[in-house]
Amino acid sequence: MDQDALKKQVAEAALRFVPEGEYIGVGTGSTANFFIDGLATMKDRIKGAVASSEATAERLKGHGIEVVSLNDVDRLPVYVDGADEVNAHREMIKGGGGALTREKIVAAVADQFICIVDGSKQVKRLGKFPLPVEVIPMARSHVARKLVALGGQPQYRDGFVTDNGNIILDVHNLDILNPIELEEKINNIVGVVTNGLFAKRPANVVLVGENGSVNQY
Ligand SMILES: O=C(CO)[C@H](O)[C@H](O)COP(=O)(O)O
Repeated sequence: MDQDALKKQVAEAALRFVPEGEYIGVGTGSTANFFIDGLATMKDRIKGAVASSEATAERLKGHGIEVVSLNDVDRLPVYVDGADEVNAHREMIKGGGGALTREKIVAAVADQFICIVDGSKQVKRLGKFPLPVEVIPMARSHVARKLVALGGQPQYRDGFVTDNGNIILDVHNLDILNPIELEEKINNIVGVVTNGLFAKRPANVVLVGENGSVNQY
């Protein structure tokens, strides 16, 4: 199976977690897009969705699924999203698509985070994928210097503006021994909105699309 087929397979496996008569949180990216397409086949069973990006909101609406603000829901039982890397502790690097801040906010509200990935995203140690950091534009150089002091090599994602009007620094060569500690350290740099480590709030369930099967842990 090619990577897209694996993404579609795992996205469809996540449909069983969709709660009846509730709002559902929906992530961003190509795997999440397959999930949205599947969700469309059962849209009458949910109240609507909370989107983690403008792109996801557009795709949901295109399928006739009502999109509501996170501020308008009392509870969000489930959030389904992809990841760029995930380890055995269900900690992740996210934000390859640049939607990390809204993803982290929706994930923080959700009772359950269902992470959907193809097998290539599974890693022993996080950090081979450059860590995305969303930064207030005027703090770009300051934050970059602090990231260098932490041992990373930040690279400006040229021409990319987040849904929140900010920039992204992709940090290469980080040795991530303690994901929770590093997540906190980077978030404490003035000018950082958030970073793509999801360690303080890991996934509750990881579904992995392998050739012909979906594994869960
Ligand atoms: O964090 C994300 C977007 O900000 C995505 O979940 C992550 O980049 C994975 O994307 P894809 O499913 O396209 O491989």
